[in-house]
Amino acid sequence: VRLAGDDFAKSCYREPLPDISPSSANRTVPWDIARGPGECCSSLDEVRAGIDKVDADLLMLLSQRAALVREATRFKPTRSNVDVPSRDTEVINGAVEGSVKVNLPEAIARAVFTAIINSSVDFELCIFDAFNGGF
Ligand SMILES: C=C(O[C@@H]1C=C(C(=O)O)C=C[C@H]1O)C(=O)O
Repeated sequence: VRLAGDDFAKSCYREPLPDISPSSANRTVPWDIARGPGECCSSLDEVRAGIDKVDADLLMLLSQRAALVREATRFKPTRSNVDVPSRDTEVINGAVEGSVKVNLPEAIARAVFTAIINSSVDFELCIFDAFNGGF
């Protein structure tokens, strides 16, 4: 998935980032807009430990979301009611709009929520078929 179109330097945070040294030695983080509450780190190992913790939290949240998606199946009369494109668009657009407030690159919000919706619809179809014989 190409997240940022043709000009990565300009599009990741909707504005150009400052230049940084081509060497990784003594490279600081010069762009305040890229800083967030998760920023910590004085080594790549420390960065990765932070990523692993966030990933564990994401897994838990995705599990809670999947359980709710599974419940939605109970309120769908037929298989053709499972996917609701207008709601899919609302969820994805809501995530893209919300990404600005939390300083998440919009392209990540769009790509991740599109994948969440697509996999959730497949999961819901699977649940529907398992319990209803797929009529
Ligand atoms: C959960 C629902 O079912 C589907 C899954 C959605 C989701 O994962 O958010 C949204 C719409 C539907 O395509 C729903 O109808 O709300």
